[in-house]
Amino acid sequence: MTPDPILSMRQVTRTHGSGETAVHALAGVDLDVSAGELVAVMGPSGSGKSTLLHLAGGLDTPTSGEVMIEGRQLGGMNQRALAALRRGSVGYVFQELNLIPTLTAAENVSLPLELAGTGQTESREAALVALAGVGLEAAAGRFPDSLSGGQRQRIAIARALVGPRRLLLADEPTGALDSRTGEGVLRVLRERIDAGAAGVLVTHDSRHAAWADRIVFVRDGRVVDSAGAVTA
Ligand SMILES: Nc1ncnc2c1ncn2[C@@H]1O[C@H](COP(=O)(O)OP(=O)(O)OP(=O)(O)O)[C@@H](O)[C@H]1O
Repeated sequence: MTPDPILSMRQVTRTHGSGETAVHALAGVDLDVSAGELVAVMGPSGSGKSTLLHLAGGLDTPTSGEVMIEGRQLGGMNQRALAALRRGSVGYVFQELNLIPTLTAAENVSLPLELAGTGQTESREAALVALAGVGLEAAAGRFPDSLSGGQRQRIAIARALVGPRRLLLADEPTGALDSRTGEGVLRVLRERIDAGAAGVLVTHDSRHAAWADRIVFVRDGRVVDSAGAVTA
């Protein structure tokens, strides 16, 4: 029996503009991702990969179709309920890091948990565990500006993975990292998924896609092919 998907997208479209100038960024995508499963999304520039990820995480609203996270349909939710669901269930690793410069590494990582109502001590402990997971425990008390680009990237990853979130969405998460550190980040992501989360990883790099259980190929806003991961 297939387990219930953590992420479910049904005939999802996203159109920008209207009439002759309309851009169909996504044109009827179906995608299910279950607990324990990492799906890599590959495709040419402009094919709709980032759009797919934003819609999957409730950061953008589909023009038509349905997105469900842990069985809850995003379409009917008000902004407040949607924000609460995002904070509790979804971890994002995007190219824009959005670290808060006036907070230390540990405070940046614990913030989503505190916003979701977890106590300060518990949040702080979880943040230290997440930082250790990306090899940055020693930088817990440092501010983002005093760290390298690669270290900041790892803090952003720790923040995305902290706590019990079940859906992890990553857009080229190893962009600023050397290949060894990048591999470490993918390993942390993989471990969280093996422990019961579901993940979607947008990547141009087939070596990274090899960490996935399944690869879907997107072209012109459509899923054109799907394959089991090949070994790098
Ligand atoms: N706000 C917007 N207004 C108009 N068109 C948009 C908007 N956002 C995205 N698009 C268009 O939608 C299409 C898909 O964009 P998207 O960013 O999802 O592609 P991508 O596959 O992630 O590209 P890349 O690999 O370069 O990051 C592109 O044609 C893009 O120009």
